[in-house]
Amino acid sequence: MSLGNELSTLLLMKRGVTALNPIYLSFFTMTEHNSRDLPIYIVSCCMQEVIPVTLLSGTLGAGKTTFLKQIITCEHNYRMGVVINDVGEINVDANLIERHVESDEMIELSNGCICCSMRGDLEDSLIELATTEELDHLLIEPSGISHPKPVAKELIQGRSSAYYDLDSIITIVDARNFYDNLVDKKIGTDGNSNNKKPLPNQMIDGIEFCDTILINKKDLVNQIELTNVTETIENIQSKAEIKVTEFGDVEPKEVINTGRFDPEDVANSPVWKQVLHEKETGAEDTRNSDQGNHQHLSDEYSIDSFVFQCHQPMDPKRLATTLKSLPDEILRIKGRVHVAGIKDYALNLSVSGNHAYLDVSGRWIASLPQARQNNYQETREIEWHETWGDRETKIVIIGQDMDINSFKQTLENCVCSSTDYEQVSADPFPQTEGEFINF
Ligand SMILES: Nc1nc2c(ncn2[C@@H]2O[C@H](COP(=O)(O)OP(=O)(O)OP(=O)(O)O)[C@@H](O)[C@H]2O)c(=O)[nH]1
Repeated sequence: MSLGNELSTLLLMKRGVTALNPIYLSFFTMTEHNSRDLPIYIVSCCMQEVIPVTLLSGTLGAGKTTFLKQIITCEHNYRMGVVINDVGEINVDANLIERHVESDEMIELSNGCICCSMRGDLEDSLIELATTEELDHLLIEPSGISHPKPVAKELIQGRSSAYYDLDSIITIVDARNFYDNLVDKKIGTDGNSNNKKPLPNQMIDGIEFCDTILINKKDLVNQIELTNVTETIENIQSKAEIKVTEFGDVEPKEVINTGRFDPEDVANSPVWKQVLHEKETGAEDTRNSDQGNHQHLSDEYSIDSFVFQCHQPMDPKRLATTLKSLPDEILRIKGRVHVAGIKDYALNLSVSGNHAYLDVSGRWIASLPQARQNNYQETREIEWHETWGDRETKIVIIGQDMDINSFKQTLENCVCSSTDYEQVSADPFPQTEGEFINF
């Protein structure tokens, strides 16, 4: 038998073709030698399917997490993995999703953007997921201020690209926000004196850089506005499949495993031209090469974030007044609040655009019978305050050119002192009949 000692491994990286996963290759040297005294190698390899990936994109609060939750809770036969990135130090989106997926199938990447400072973490996490879990599909939700381009690039040509196949890039558009910023004000009104990119540019970048667009929040625009939004988007991106949604309601089969991502097709979009050019020439995208900080955000959009945290309850009236009159620089707030008068329930707070929502997130552990509290404390690591237990306000505030100290002070002013806490009525938000408080 003569096999020779040269082994060639062919890695087929095309869509739908099984890839020979390099780390699964194992070589055994046999004791038997052929006539030319060359060792005979037997290659044993595990064939591993590449995992199709849906990459989400969309500005802050557009509805990415809502869509993700909708997709993973729908009936389907896929074993879904999820990667969720949040720019804040607490991953609010991951907290909302974690109840719906196996913990091994979800990776949270917090306190940075996977397109820049956390690119290495993204790469490691993608490889770990692919090699430890048998996934049928992966959904990636970058933070609302990430550029999807570097993430796509990682999937196309990065270290993890051997395991994955970019199936589709879905951009979610907040119809209300888009209309107010780009239709009503007309595209191109970006006259800004300090060389910072106006935020609407981020919306356009996202629309150009995708194959599927979900025009979400259709309930917040009228039919004429929706038509205007759709036509404007078609003028920016003529190739993408466009769907109109409310709370991300779309059939999984319309958006998952569509194989819509096609580099040839998207080559005509200006942003994609850039990616392909970089791929062909090997030119580095210096804008995103900064691994250590958020320079791309501060340079382009001046976006910053901070976490506000306190155990003492918030005064509902002062909180409501603050939420109704937020400074324009505040783009997004999300997290849990502890409100005086609602001592048993944590509320989810979500602010995007001109809309603030508060809905019941679940019971505080401190409100449960002692035996259940003990059970929770034995099985989880819970930060426990001697007076308030786990009751706590923990919110992420994201803004553009915001005065962090001043807004921190505004929030501090909403916190109850121990005396006014006692005076808050048992029904602090009388209008909370339904699930949402929409200011
Ligand atoms: N009225 C309305 N609200 C929506 C719709 N979709 C989502 N929302 C609300 O909009 C807010 C933001 O939604 P998310 O899904 O958290 O948005 P996101 O894009 O994940 O936000 P970031 O992660 O901060 O970028 C939440 O309060 C949602 O409940 C919709 O179709 N209509």
